[in-house]
Amino acid sequence: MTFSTCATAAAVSPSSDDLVFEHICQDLTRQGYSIQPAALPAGLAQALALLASDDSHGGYRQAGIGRGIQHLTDRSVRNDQIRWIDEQGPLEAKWLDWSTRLRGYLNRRLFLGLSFFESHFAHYPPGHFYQRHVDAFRGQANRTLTLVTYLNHDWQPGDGGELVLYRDEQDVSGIRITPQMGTLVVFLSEEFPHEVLPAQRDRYSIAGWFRSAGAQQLPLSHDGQMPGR
Ligand SMILES: O=C(O)CCC(=O)C(=O)O
Ligand SMILES: [Fe+2]
Repeated sequence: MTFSTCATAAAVSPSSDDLVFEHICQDLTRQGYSIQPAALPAGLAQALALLASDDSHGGYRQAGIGRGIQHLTDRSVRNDQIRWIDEQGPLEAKWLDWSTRLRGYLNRRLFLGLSFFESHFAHYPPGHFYQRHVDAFRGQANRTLTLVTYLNHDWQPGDGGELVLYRDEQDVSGIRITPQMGTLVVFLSEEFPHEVLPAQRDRYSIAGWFRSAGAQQLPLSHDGQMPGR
């Protein structure tokens, strides 16, 4: 995908979110992905981290692959657990509001026509992983942009669980990203294969996807999961 333009930042004094959004915009234009350490507002990240690790309502489900009725649960590909985010709680609403502002910014700058956002918490217990995959398949006009944010304090080098982002199908070395609190990773969903290496401790994150106008918005699948996985 190529972008028509990335106009210069507005002359009015930008908020710190706008600075992050602008960096993402520039990185996407240049290379199709962006890695922004400590970029999610700290208060929001801390609060989301508490929410992610609270499973007192038992909302986490085994993640699957594929869409709708083709939805499969194959634990040899991924064995994380996920909980979809809706607007029911005030914190979820804040997260969705933040994603809406990012969407608006990217649409204004890059004319992506992003129209819809879906996201879930993910929990990788020790030993859990997600093998190399792409989030969207060419020509199916489903997911345009992937957004991942991490909710883990003090992630250490031996803790595993890195995201490895490959620049293209041929790349075998990739870029390793530590799932540290507040780090944001954004990339074009069709272009970048990636994987999550086995975590050595509980790893929490939010994975989300922006869809473009005209992309299919499927109903909830039979098992109550949002579509597209
Ligand atoms: O948690 C991550 O680092 C990436 C997760 C992922 O690739 C996915 O859920 O599709
Ligand atoms: Fe993915």
